[in-house]
Amino acid sequence: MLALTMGDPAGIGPEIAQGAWRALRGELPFVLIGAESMGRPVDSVAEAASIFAEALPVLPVALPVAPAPGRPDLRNAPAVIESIARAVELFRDGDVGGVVTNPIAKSVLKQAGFPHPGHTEFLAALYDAPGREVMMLAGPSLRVVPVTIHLSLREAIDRLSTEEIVRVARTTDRALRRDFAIPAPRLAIAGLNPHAGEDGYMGMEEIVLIRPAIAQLRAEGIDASDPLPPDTMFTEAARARYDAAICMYHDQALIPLKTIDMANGVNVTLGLPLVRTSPDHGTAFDIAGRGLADPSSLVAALRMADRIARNRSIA
Ligand SMILES: NC(=O)C1=CN([C@@H]2O[C@H](COP(=O)(O)OP(=O)(O)OC[C@H]3O[C@@H](n4cnc5c(N)ncnc54)[C@H](O)[C@@H]3O)[C@@H](O)[C@H]2O)C=CC1
Ligand SMILES: NCC(=O)COP(=O)(O)O
Repeated sequence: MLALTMGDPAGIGPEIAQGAWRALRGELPFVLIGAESMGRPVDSVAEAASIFAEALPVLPVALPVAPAPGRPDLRNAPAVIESIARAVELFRDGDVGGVVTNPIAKSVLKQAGFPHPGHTEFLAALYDAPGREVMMLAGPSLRVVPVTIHLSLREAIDRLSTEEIVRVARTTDRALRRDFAIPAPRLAIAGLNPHAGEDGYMGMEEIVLIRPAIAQLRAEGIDASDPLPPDTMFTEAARARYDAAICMYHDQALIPLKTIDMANGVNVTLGLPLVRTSPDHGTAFDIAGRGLADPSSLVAALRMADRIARNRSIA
């Protein structure tokens, strides 16, 4: 059994939850933590399991304002956050094997006073482990991991460090072994600059920051590549040579992933005890409530959370 959060109730979360239930009703049970109107209300995870074949079970969270598709309301922000916190509580209590989150609108939560840039950082705070979180986006033909996450591009470059590259790559190596059952992971390390710096001619970060990190990783027995030119490391032939790409900033990682695998990409949080996945897309306010939302990425996220939970139980 998995817990699914509602995300922003004005986004596509509620309708893709129904779509995922239709796709998985005979296969993989989950319970939505959301408004009563989003499915059939239940009192417990056990009751959710017993009715899953008939309807999408919902553990209710009270929404102060009825959601209007495409029009997020700040007054619902506390309920959005409560849904995430309750899902984590269910995981901690052993009632569910993993948590899958529907998309939240970061700017809306920020306006409501939420201090975290996204789920990833919030979940680390709930585990009292800020700075241990790592974000992976995993699709059928590519896994990417940004070293810096929700920062402006300027700040991301300023904050890049050898220590962070080592921490993120080390966490990724461990997760590939334990969560993805890959016994000898191969990591591709992206350069930051055009042509991976061209021997310092087009930037020094590869020499000053990235190569020392690679030396440290190799000393630990981790299979890490030299800094790769970012413009050619995502071709089909290049992707066949690694299990995950360690990227230097958010868009360097997410642009190739979403271009190649948008419909089946999954966001996975590494580095925490929690099993957490999410669809790779956002709230899609522009199409919410119009019957256009594709639930495939959420279905992939639910399946991946289940697979990770099983891999951990036999590791
Ligand atoms: N895990 C999370 O909570 C995430 C939240 N977001 C949030 O989502 C909000 C909107 O972000 P955007 O950059 O506009 O990205 P988005 O992914 O919501 O939308 C980008 C485009 O893709 C389309 N799209 C997205 N998911 C779709 C689906 N399942 N089926 C059909 N079309 C789909 C949308 O209609 C839109 O045209 C932002 O507030 C952002 O913070 C974004 C990414 C992840
Ligand atoms: N672009 C990915 C993203 O925003 C997901 O963030 P999170 O809410 O999973 O931390």
